[in-house]
Amino acid sequence: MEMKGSSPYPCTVTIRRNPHRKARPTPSSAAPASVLRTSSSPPRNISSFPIEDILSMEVPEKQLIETASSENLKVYMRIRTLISQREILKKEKTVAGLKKTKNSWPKNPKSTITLPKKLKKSNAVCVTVNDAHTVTVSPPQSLQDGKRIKSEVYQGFSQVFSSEASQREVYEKMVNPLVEDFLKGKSGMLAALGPSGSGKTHTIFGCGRDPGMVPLSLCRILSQEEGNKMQSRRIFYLSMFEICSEKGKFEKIFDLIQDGADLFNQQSSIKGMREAVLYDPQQAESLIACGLLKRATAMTNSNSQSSRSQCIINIRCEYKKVDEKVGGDNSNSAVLTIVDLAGAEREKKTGNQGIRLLESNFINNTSMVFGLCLRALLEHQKNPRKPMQKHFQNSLLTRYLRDYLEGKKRMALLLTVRPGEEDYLDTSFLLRQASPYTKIKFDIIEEHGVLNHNKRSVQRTPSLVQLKRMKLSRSEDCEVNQGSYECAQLLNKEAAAEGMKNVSLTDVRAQSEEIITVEANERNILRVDHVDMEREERNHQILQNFSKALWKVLKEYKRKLEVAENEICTLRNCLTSEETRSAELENQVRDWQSNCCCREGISSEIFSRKVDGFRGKKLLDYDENHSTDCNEVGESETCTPGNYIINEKTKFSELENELRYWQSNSCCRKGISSEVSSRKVDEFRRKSYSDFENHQSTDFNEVKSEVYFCHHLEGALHTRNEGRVDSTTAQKLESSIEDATDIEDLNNTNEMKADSIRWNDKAAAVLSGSGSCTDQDREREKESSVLPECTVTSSRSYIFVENNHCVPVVEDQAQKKDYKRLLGPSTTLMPGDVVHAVAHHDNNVLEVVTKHGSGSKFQNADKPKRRLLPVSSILLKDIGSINFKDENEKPKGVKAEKKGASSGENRTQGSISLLRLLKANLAI
Ligand SMILES: Nc1ncnc2c1ncn2[C@@H]1O[C@H](COP(=O)(O)OP(=O)(O)OP(=O)(O)O)[C@@H](O)[C@H]1O
Repeated sequence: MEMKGSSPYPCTVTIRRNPHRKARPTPSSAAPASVLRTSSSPPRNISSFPIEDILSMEVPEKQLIETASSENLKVYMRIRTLISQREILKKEKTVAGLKKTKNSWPKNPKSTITLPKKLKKSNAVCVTVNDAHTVTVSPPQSLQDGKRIKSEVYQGFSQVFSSEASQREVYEKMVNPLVEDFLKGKSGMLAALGPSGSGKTHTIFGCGRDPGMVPLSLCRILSQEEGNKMQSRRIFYLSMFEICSEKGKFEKIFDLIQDGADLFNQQSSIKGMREAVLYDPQQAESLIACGLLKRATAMTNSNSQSSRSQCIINIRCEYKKVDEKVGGDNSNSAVLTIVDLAGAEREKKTGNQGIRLLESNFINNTSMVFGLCLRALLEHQKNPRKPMQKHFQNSLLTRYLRDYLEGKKRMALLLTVRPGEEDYLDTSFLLRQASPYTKIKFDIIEEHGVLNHNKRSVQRTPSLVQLKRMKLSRSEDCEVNQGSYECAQLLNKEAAAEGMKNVSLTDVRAQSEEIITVEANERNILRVDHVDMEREERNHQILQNFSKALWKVLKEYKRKLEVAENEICTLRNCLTSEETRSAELENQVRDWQSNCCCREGISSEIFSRKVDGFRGKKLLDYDENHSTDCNEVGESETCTPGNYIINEKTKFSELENELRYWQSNSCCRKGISSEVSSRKVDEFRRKSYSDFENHQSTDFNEVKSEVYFCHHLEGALHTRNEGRVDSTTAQKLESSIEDATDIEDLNNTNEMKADSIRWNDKAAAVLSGSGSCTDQDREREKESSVLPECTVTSSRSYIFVENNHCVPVVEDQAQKKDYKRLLGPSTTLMPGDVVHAVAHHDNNVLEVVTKHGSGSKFQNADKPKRRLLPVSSILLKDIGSINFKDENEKPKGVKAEKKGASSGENRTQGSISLLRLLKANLAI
């Protein structure tokens, strides 16, 4: 059995546990050109994403505006005049005093007055305006030389106002946009911060002749309102309060409208705060003036009238505009907040002591917390993962302004600085701290000031609620009137100081009465509408948020769907290419098969080579197909194990035909009837097929080897017939015969047993070489018939022939019966000897052959071989079913396979069955 160049298990499917991994091409890069070409056009069976419908949906205008309204925090800078009017007056007085005392007699009238060194020095400035958005801060010469401090440039300001800038100019550029937004219903805040005496209060409130941002804003708001009185009903409220420290320990809130009544902070709202209704600019100005008079101030070295508290002014708008076309009400509300912070102070500079020093600590602390809140907001915006630190909890002011400091509402900052050299440290510190705030962005602006503010206003205006629920009492009337009276008195004082015309007390009283009356009427009108407005606004807000979320989800799904469509296109094209490839492979296999079928005239050797080639190619194809990841290829015919098995079956049937062909040749030569031969072959095929189907991996090598073996045996017989047998061939043949005989002996089928014996006899005759096999012998064989054998049981046995059977008879019986004696005691018979006779039809002469029970080769044929493997023995017990499984366990592993291949001694069941067939054919 030669197994050269072929695997011992040709039908074994080799499956790599870890197949070579090929980099799976990405859809975009590895897709063929056709894929790319077709990927743009979506497949017909997938409906296109209704992007047009979605995009055609109307998105609320307000939503778009809000999304686009991402803007930075506006930081303005104002440089106050080097020397204020008061300071000029003070200087003049000082100079005049010096004149009187020191230069009472001027020796030289042309000589200028020499000012003290302190006043001279203050003329030098440390802040230079580069352009509208940039300033340079230069340290004084003394600091430059000693500490090597260099000039710093600060940029990014929304606007830098030089010392020459007027209040009106500042208002137009800084506050007017906020006011306009406020009138449109958007809330906003302006906070002024800077060192003490830098002009915060001056900028925010101004003075009689030079009104500041608050009076100008009120003037703008209320004058604009007068023109639209007929069209809209809108009410403005003013509230003003201050936060100061109580002996440096506690923070307290004082209402500056309501005669400094104590207020209480709750969360981000203030309880008990009163709002005054605004009607015209004069009335508003008088209220502001009254509030300012109540504000806590004190004289320090930096400022003769330094603010000792944080002052907050709220202008709230609540209006209801009647839309006649629609027939419904549209309402809105907003708050404009202006904060005047107390200026940070240096202890050295202010020289504060005692209670002033405690106030100074509180002021500095509040300013620091305010700055920390803005810094936290900036850091949070830079790194959104980082949670925003809650510095706002550390002071009342920041708690109240929480929404602004968390970037939920718009605000603007005003930095005020003093330009003098001696103010370099304060200015530099402020700009270093505040210039980064220009990077703060307002991405999410809450434009719905109605709800939030209304909640707050309801909480913080209990007096307003009281007015809604109670009738106006005489006491309240008096209270308000009393407040108005005091306010008028104060205004009179201020007006006198500023040279303005006096405000008539009666006018103020009348105005106040009118205010209260109108206020009550307006509140009655708005009471019912306010609830509806809140509800509508809330519903609108919910729907808006829902539409936003829906829009985002749709966008996300659209993107995912596009990706999925691309992937589908790519996979589809890959599948097509793989199908083409599999078809090519199939054609190749068909071609090969067609070549292989033309093997009728090919010798068995060539045929065997082809079989090997086929098997090798199939294995190669199979391995190749499996290595290219069958999952990707899809249902490729050459790849599937089912097709492979079918092909193998086809091949097996071809081999079977070949065997039949060979057998028919052999049978014809031997004179065997084709009927018997075909029966044998059919039996073989049936058994082999059952074996094949059971295991799905029939060993083709066995079949091939059987073919080889048969050829070999046939050749040997030919040689024997021609009398050219050598000793080696004889030995090989003998061993083969022995093997075959072993199997036959174990088979209890009588027919097969008889065939075996006949074949053995023939083979024995060949091996003995006692006589040459001539034509006469063959003729004689044809005419003779072999009688069934018999076994000698006793040494005194006689052999008789009865009814064409050899019968061993004991001596006593032989005498009683008239048997035709063949052999008797004259011939030495031993128990266990087997005798069989051949009857010749021509002359009815019996030829007797005895096989001795021991010492002869034929004796071995009677005994079962002991060298059979136990597994084989178990199998052969069930030989009746003839399930030709190779019970010899196939060795595992490469080495074991090689070993199994090299040792051809392990005869398989296929070999046995073939041998049986050969034996039967040859014996007949
Ligand atoms: N731009 C300016 N033009 C003219 N005078 C100014 C200007 N800015 C400030 N002043 C004057 O400077 C003085 C101090 O100003 P102001 O009180 O406004 O400082 P401040 O920053 O509020 O100080 P504090 O924080 O201590 O209250 C005031 O007398 C004011 O009139």
